[in-house]
Amino acid sequence: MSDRPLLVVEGLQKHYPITSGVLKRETGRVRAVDGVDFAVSPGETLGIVGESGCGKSTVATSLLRLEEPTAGEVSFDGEDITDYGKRDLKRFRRRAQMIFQDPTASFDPRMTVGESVAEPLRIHGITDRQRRRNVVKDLLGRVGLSPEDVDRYPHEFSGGQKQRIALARALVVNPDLLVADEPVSALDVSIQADILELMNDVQREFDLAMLFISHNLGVVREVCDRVAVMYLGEIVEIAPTEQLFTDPQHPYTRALLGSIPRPDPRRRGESVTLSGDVPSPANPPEGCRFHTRCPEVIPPSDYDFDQREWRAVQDLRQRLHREPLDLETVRTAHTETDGADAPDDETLAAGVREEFGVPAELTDADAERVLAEALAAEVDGNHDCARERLDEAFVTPCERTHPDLQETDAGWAAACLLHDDQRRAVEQAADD
Ligand SMILES: Nc1ncnc2c1ncn2[C@@H]1O[C@H](COP(=O)(O)OP(=O)(O)OP(=O)(O)O)[C@@H](O)[C@H]1O
Repeated sequence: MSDRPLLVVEGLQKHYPITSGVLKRETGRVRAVDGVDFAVSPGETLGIVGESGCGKSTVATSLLRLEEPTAGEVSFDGEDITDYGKRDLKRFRRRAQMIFQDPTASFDPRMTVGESVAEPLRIHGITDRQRRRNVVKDLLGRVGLSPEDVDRYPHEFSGGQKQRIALARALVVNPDLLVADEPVSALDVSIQADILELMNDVQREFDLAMLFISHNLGVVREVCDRVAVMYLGEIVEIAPTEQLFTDPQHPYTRALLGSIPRPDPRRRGESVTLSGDVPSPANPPEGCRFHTRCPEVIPPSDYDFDQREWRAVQDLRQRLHREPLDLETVRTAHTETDGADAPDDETLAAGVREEFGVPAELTDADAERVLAEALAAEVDGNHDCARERLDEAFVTPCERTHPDLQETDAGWAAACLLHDDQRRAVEQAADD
């Protein structure tokens, strides 16, 4: 593995316009990828992980210019490919190949395996048919198929075999970079390991750099040298694989790792649950995009919050921010369980606390006073007052400041205010 990066991605953005009306006026933007930086060295495998919709595939398609990025620079082997014309782009695409999740969709059912695998050679100007056929036969052997398979059709192969053929087709032009987007997730679990092993082997044999996209952390751990973790269009942590798995620096990485099913029943209870849904990339949260779900979201320094209480209070606050609470549900739940009369305001407020996992009394007396006032206002039908009360008292630094991806004490980069330098900067700004 050389130190000089083969691929350098800086400030990559891909926004999709949201349009409405017959005039297709732009009313917003889906920020699918929103300022992503990373580099991949020759022979290195960089993994990109994150929940569905965080922008992994869009990173791949934009950096290969299969769709045009909104902003950012991509350089490959020292050349800026962002302004490449058609001819240079074709040259670049020969050196940077992609394989996709669904091998079935990537083949023309009317073409033999030999024709499909040889197609990139033909496109790139190798006209001698016999020569193409020999190259293909050799490659089929190297990906664990038989050279005789050259004249068979895609439907005669299983999913795993088709992914081997897709790999052969990607390798046929002798690329330097392979971008693999969920290459095993459509395959039967029993054959995933074989394909991953094959990818590891061909990577070494062909000295390929690889960008390996997956939502499956176990798979990423198997094949990647380093891993970038994405959340809502941004990279929140990037680290050597083993370090990331053993000492994650970002609360989102910790939460993702906590959600890996653990075979050891004694450790099952350790998993971290994330509250709330993933926000829309059309309207990402201010500050740290993860603060609306983060189990480690920073409490305001004026109160002495227990972390779990603080998360629950934030969930309640976010809910009040969107709309008034549906108190009818709390009322019904009360009368159904207790068979009692309509609940009084205090009982209603207690029901709301229960629904959001907020304890009957917060540890910090001042915080408790604020919360009790806000809840009293809400059950009294004074929603704006309740919302404002919570907003003025319970602000987290995480919603005010967008954390940059910067080196942590652990020796790699994470984007979180919990890391000292960023925290100090925020506190300093607040003091000034
Ligand atoms: N052509 C498009 N127009 C509008 N929005 C899009 C388009 N393509 C993707 N998106 C949105 O961009 C965001 C990122 O999508 P992307 O497919 O890159 O995520 P992903 O992490 O690869 O997800 P998955 O693991 O489900 O494939 C999603 O919110 C998606 O809905």
